[in-house]
Amino acid sequence: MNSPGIVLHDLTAGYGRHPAIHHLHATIPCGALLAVAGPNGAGKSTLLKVLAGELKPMTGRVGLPPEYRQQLAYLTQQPTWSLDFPVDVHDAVAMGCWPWLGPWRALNEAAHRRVAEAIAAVKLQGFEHRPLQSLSGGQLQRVRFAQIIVQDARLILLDEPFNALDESTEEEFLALIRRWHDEGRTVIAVLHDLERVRRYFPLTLLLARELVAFGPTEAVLSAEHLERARHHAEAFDEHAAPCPLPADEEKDEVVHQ
Ligand SMILES: Nc1ncnc2c1ncn2[C@@H]1O[C@H](COP(=O)(O)OP(=O)(O)OP(=O)(O)O)[C@@H](O)[C@H]1O
Repeated sequence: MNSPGIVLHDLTAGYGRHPAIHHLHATIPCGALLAVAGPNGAGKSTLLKVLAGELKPMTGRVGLPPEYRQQLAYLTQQPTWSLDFPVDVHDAVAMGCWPWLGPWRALNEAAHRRVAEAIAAVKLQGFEHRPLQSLSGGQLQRVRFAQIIVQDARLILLDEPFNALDESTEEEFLALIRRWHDEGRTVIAVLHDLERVRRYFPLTLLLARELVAFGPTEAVLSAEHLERARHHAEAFDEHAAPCPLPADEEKDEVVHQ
């Protein structure tokens, strides 16, 4: 049977007892190229954390095709490595092999080839032995993209991937994202630049804590929906009393289909 895709069913998630996203319903088809848009604080990163399995739903559930749980690459908004840790470009990119090779394992020939190809794809040849501390913000972002390439995942989650990138580098990475899409991977990216979203992303999910709209980008990014998203974000009360949580047995989590 074909997988229905990634199913968000009545998904509520947040921090402590404060939901950041409320009661989301959507089915994201496998192979989708989806932008997640919305104002600051709308819950976009929170949604990606739940999809990546880093944050558990408070209620509701996420249904992921089983192969996605093992083959998931996640570019967080901020790098998760410490720049105090002495690692060079080659070794940082090679960490992208860990999901399929195992952590700290010696690279086999295929892994060496993949790392070299990824470094070439992000135009960091010659930088292999440079320590990460010595790189610019844009070069560091290239290293993070190379890690994603090496992972060769079916589901790719990108949280504001164009941070610190100039326009031509952004175009390069948009072309890479398009290639991932052409290869049948599912790509979900949090983006703020709505013109980029209109040009490159066929599907959009517009969030403002609640789901404002989900579907073909042109229809989702209508003036009416954008106004509604802005209004919801402005109306949100950060100091509202926490939501009562249901009894533990009523909670759902990320589940495999
Ligand atoms: N670790 C955390 N602990 C407590 N609250 C958090 C945490 N992370 C996020 N939040 C809160 O959850 C809400 C949603 O945050 P989130 O980062 O998901 O929004 P966003 O749409 O990605 O925002 P932005 O566009 O500004 O990056 C915000 O009110 C934020 O302050």
